[in-house]
Amino acid sequence: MGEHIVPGSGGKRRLGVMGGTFDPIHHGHLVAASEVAARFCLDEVVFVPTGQPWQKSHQKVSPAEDRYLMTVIATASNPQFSVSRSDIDRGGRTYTIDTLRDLRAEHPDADLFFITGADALAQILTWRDAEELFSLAHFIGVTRPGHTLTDPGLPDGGVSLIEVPALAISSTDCRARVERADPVWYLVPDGVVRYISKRQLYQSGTEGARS
Ligand SMILES: Nc1ncnc2c1ncn2[C@@H]1O[C@H](COP(=O)(O)OP(=O)(O)OP(=O)(O)O)[C@@H](O)[C@H]1O
Ligand SMILES: O=C(O)c1ccc[n+]([C@@H]2O[C@H](COP(=O)([O-])O)[C@@H](O)[C@H]2O)c1
Repeated sequence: MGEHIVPGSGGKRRLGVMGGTFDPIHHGHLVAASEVAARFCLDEVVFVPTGQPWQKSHQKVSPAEDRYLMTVIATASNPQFSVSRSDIDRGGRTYTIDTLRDLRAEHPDADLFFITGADALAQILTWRDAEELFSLAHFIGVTRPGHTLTDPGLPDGGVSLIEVPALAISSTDCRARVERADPVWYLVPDGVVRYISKRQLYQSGTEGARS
């Protein structure tokens, strides 16, 4: 872990893909994307908020438009970051295989690098069409406090594991803090704190907004 591995063909555009439910987006997501962008010489990182995250169907998830707008607010100041509506606009359950096919069609000349935290990487073999995912993108697993980063048995050369600055932040904890009226300042970007307040997300008694 921690080597400067830079896979991909010379001269091609290098596009990072950071998929997530982002309910809400927090500094753990942003630091992971920034660190991978620097280490893998990425030209851009596209954040892709999920439409319907099927492996979170047991929990309530905020409306896609709120999660999309928070992601736009959080990434707006970084010229290397952008946000895709691909998973939201496709409709139905979100599968990364579809995300990567859409991004490939949109950026036929780019090499794709899909960024996942240690917890998500551990589940990757349960994802739809898992064996095909690795032909569409190189996977980059990043460290996350409380989780062990290991290769869950992916094809040779399909994944790189890297250490990123440790931020013990989760969306679950941010939601619980808002519900308890505890602060989320400095866990999420300032604009996201204000958006949560404006839309009264995560507050007790407003759970009807989540489906
Ligand atoms: N603090 C963090 N450090 C590194 N990676 C992270 C961190 N938080 C989330 N990630 C990664 O970002 C991606 C999107 O995560 P997601 O939007 O589900 O956030 P989350 O904090 O895990 O949310 P929740 O607590 O609701 O499950 C996943 O690959 C996840 O592993
Ligand atoms: O493709 C799948 O079957 C699949 C199953 C679970 C999660 N994912 C993707 O993993 C990323 C992180 O998801 P989540 O649920 O932890 O926010 C996001 O891009 C999801 O679309 C993908």
